[in-house]
Amino acid sequence: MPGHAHPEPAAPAAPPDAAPPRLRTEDVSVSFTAKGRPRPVLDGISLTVGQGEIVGVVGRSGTGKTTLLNLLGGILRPDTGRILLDGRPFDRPTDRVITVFQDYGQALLPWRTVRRNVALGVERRLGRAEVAERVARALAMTRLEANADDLPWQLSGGMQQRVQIARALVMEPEVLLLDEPFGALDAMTRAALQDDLLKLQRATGFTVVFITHDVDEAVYVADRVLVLGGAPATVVREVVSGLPRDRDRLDTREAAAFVAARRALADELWGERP
Ligand SMILES: Nc1ncnc2c1ncn2[C@@H]1O[C@H](COP(=O)(O)OP(=O)(O)OP(=O)(O)O)[C@@H](O)[C@H]1O
Repeated sequence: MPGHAHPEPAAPAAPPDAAPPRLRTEDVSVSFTAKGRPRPVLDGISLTVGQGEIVGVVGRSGTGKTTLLNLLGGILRPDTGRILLDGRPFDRPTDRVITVFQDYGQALLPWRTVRRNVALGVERRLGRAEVAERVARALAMTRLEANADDLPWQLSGGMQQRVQIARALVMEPEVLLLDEPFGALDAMTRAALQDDLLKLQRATGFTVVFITHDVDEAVYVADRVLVLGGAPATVVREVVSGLPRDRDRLDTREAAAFVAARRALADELWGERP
């Protein structure tokens, strides 16, 4: 039932020719060393992300959301367990899974134009014509054609974040991992970028995992929201929004499915514990 899908039920047996989930973590645990002692952060996390699915991750500050994203991106290796991409174990960065980090302002090279920032990931690997083509496509998808020759400081925060997303799109990834992608933006810019992301997903079919602190954003953008909680953290709850993909901002906020999913997440994050 939308909004009340409690921890992941056992997956139904897949037919033999079914495609594997795009991403899967199997019993993944991570510890960091703090003051000379191991400090477990993630504890036995098993989750799947389907092809073309949009999954949100919420949880209190410091629970391990970024750590989980780094695992999914092959940036961090788990201590135990494994990560699978299309059914194959992987534990190093790949062009198929691209992460957009939080500090977008600083991540752009200030001496490069928007076009050349976007080209960065492919310029040494592809021929000139293909680079130009890919960059043009990424700029069009992020509505940045008119700013192609601007320098980063000439752009607003929302535009800078769109450049970051264009930098990821130019790689033509199958999975986009976003760490609080719109956190630092004003409400209107944020709303516009949420809709951009939904549109982009429809256009490209890529799979998205994003972290947010904003419960409304989680429900509006995601098909399914995972709540990380506990220390060390596990997935303590999973909420399926049940919203249609082609969603409208105003109607959606009043939809029963939206309200129920938001309530379920708020209960989990801020409700009183017995
Ligand atoms: N490289 C590291 N070395 C040591 N400890 C780390 C490292 N990375 C993260 N941690 C610790 O692991 C815990 C989880 O960090 P993480 O950044 O994944 O949390 P988060 O949920 O993303 O937090 P926030 O919402 O504040 O961004 C924190 O206590 C953090 O201090």
